[in-house]
Amino acid sequence: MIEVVDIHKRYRGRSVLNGASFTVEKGQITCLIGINGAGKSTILKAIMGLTPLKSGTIRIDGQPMDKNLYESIAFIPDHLTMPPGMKLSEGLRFMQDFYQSWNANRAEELMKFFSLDQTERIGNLSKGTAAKFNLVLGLAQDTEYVLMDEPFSGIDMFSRGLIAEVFSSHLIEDRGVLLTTHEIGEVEHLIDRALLMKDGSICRDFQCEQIRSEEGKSIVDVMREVYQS
Ligand SMILES: Nc1ncnc2c1ncn2[C@@H]1O[C@H](COP(=O)(O)OP(=O)(O)OP(=O)(O)O)[C@@H](O)[C@H]1O
Repeated sequence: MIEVVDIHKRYRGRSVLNGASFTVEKGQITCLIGINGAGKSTILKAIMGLTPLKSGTIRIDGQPMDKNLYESIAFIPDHLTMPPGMKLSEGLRFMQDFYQSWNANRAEELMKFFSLDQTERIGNLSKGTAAKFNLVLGLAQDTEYVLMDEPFSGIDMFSRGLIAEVFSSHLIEDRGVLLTTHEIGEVEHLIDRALLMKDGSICRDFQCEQIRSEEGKSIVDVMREVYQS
């Protein structure tokens, strides 16, 4: 389980996270939702130890985050961070050399699934194709947890369908997934749990199926209550 407990973050004296607490469970897809600038990406970076916090605690399976845990948690940022001159094949080799958790068979499967050409250069990829390769780099790691920042951004509707397929396939399996997205409609049926952010903390935390069956509400209905009131 990823436990985020009472985290506070300030950027240049301005409070961005103000006591956010939640958990991410294995075997569930959890979606972190909030308006622009709510602090979603900051939370993902904080879990990865990429941005210092003012206070609060983050534990991965009971352990504080440190570099050894990079083998159990994959972070897929909202853009591809590899050098533009690199070929996709070189990017895959780089990942294989860098991560013990790299699963070359799964990488190959994902490259085929997304119809990616290994001989292309990263700098020549369209935005959507780059996003697919970014997903390959994250999902081909055999990790317990995957964090994804806006995996649907800039992707056409057919490719979104492909990515959504990945979410419900063996490529995700029993992992704990935490994602941020503004495209709730695309993933509503795939998400197990929703966390709604407001004023730097989590104001609603619910199992989507439960709120659907007990209150007849979709995630978007709850979002309207929270953000339009
Ligand atoms: N490095 C930084 N320096 C200063 N302020 C920052 C920095 N990174 C983020 N911020 C600010 O922190 C706030 C939260 O940013 P963050 O990117 O976490 O929001 P978000 O919820 O992911 O937004 P979006 O939905 O637009 O991607 C924003 O006001 C942003 O301007």
